[in-house]
Amino acid sequence: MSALPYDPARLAHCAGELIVNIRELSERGWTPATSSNFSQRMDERHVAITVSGRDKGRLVEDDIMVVDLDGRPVATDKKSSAETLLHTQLYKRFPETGCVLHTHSLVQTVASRLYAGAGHVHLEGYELLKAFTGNTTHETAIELPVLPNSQDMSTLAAQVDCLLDQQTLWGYLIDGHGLYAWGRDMAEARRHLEAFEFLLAAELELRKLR
Ligand SMILES: CSC[C@@H](O)[C@@H](O)C(=O)COP(=O)(O)O
Ligand SMILES: [Zn+2]
Repeated sequence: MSALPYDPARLAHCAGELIVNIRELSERGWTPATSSNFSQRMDERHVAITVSGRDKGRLVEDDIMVVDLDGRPVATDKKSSAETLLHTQLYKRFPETGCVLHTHSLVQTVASRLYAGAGHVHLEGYELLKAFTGNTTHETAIELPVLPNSQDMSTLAAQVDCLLDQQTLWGYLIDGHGLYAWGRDMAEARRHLEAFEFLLAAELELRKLR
């Protein structure tokens, strides 16, 4: 019987899925300079999350740790992501959320700067809007929020909660920083992440032509 408050086999499973998928995202150049962080829900009370400061393209199982839903490390003295609260707030708020992905792609970072003033990126008329769960047509529009960057995660988390009180979200940008996207599992979270990346790139291209 394990002395741990969670199933180590479940941690190993989550770590394996996270590492494989993060490596793929890193190979696209979306996790430069140890940036980005990733997590998966393990059970009702625990989350597997990347250890802070690691090269996300070269993770090993030891680089995935456990936190509780308040973001506190569990049975470890490792330091979780600096942005842990931005992950755990989603798991606490949405019992169905199983995976949270945060990346720093060039497209996400440039778009966050360009649209910070507006406070959102307006995405309308794209077929790929159907990639966001619940959307069934291109004849719709979504507003991807852009939050001011901060090193105070409680401030950022409070702003995210305020946004979530007002609308359905599948992700948000942080100015000069990157993108958060989530879903019920890794596949859905990646679909949302990749859709935002593509749609932001499309908006940047169209902006050049205007
Ligand atoms: C190395 S700069 C990027 C960090 O400040 C942060 O934004 C980030 O995404 C990674 O932080 P981490 O603590 O490694 O999870
Ligand atoms: Zn970041």
